[in-house]
Amino acid sequence: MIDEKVLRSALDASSEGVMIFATGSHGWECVYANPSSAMLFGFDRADILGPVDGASKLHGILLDKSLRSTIRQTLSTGESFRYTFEVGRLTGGTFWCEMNMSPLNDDGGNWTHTIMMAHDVSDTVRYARKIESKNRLLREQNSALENIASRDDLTGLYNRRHFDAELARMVGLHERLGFPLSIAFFDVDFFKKFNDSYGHQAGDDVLREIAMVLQDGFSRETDVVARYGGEEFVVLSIGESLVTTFYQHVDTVRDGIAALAIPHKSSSCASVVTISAGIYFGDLVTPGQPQSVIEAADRALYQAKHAGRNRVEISELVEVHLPVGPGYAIGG
Ligand SMILES: Nc1nc2c(ncn2[C@@H]2O[C@H](COP(=O)(O)OP(=O)(O)OP(=O)(O)O)[C@@H](O)[C@H]2O)c(=O)[nH]1
Repeated sequence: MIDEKVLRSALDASSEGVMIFATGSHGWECVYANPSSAMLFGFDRADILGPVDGASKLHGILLDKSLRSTIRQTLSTGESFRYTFEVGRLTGGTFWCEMNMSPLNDDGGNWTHTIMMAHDVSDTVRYARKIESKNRLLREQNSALENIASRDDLTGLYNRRHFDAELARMVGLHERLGFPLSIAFFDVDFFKKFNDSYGHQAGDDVLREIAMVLQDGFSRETDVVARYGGEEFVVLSIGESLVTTFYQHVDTVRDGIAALAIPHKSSSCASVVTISAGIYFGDLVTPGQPQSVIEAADRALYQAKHAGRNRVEISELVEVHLPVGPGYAIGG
């Protein structure tokens, strides 16, 4: 058996802040506080001993009312309670405290005392926060880099690489949810002649303006607009249920590009810059091959070019159920 004096000396010498409370139905009473706990919380040991009531200095520093009741509840079940919190030191300033409270029962199983151990973990908390803020910065930088890597330098639209990834994702959604895939392939008319007449720089400006019209025309969450390469653009969507509605959207964009009224003196189809488009709408043409819908839209685009340019053609593979009215150009 160790002598009580020896035990008390050990507690007094501990670098851990130790406090003991008598825990009765009348309330808590602080019956022991070691020097480390006094240093930690900034109190005088003599001031602390006694009831933990409104007049006690401990009352102010040890936790708010709701937490006190949680602690009481946990301890009354025989469990320990561990908590890390920022606490104001009585001598000024704050520190992060890791505290562990354990109930002590008598032979009859009555909860008679609570032992509290506490120490300063400010350095650990500060370090963890620093790491977290560094990680946050890294995550932000990564997502900015990802965004740059997915964009086309000239137009700011998604690039081909990102489009291919989006196509795979949309095909997955289409297969799961059953929405039809809508693809429109666009190609500027007589663009080589435009460059030859007005210069490559003017050609770049045209591509930028066209990109803006496309982006404005297809701005839903379910739309992906990309520069496929050179003077080719592509729109992919799963937001439409009718090919005729998708056609109207594409044709409005085509019209919007002509309405920019950018002079094109060497075009053989209009006096301004125009664009042709081919549409595919529905399931994958070849199951398991996302690229098959691109090829179908590309073939429809070829039809649009062949039929005179500045127009939109729907792939011959698409069944159009609504009556084909004026303005609907169906390939085949
Ligand atoms: N200014 C500019 N021109 C580009 C860019 N990418 C591709 N081009 C040009 O786009 C032109 C495309 O020419 P073609 O494929 O012959 O087609 P087109 O002259 O548009 O004729 P059609 O498509 O048959 O109407 C080429 O002259 C390319 O150099 C670009 O980033 N900037």
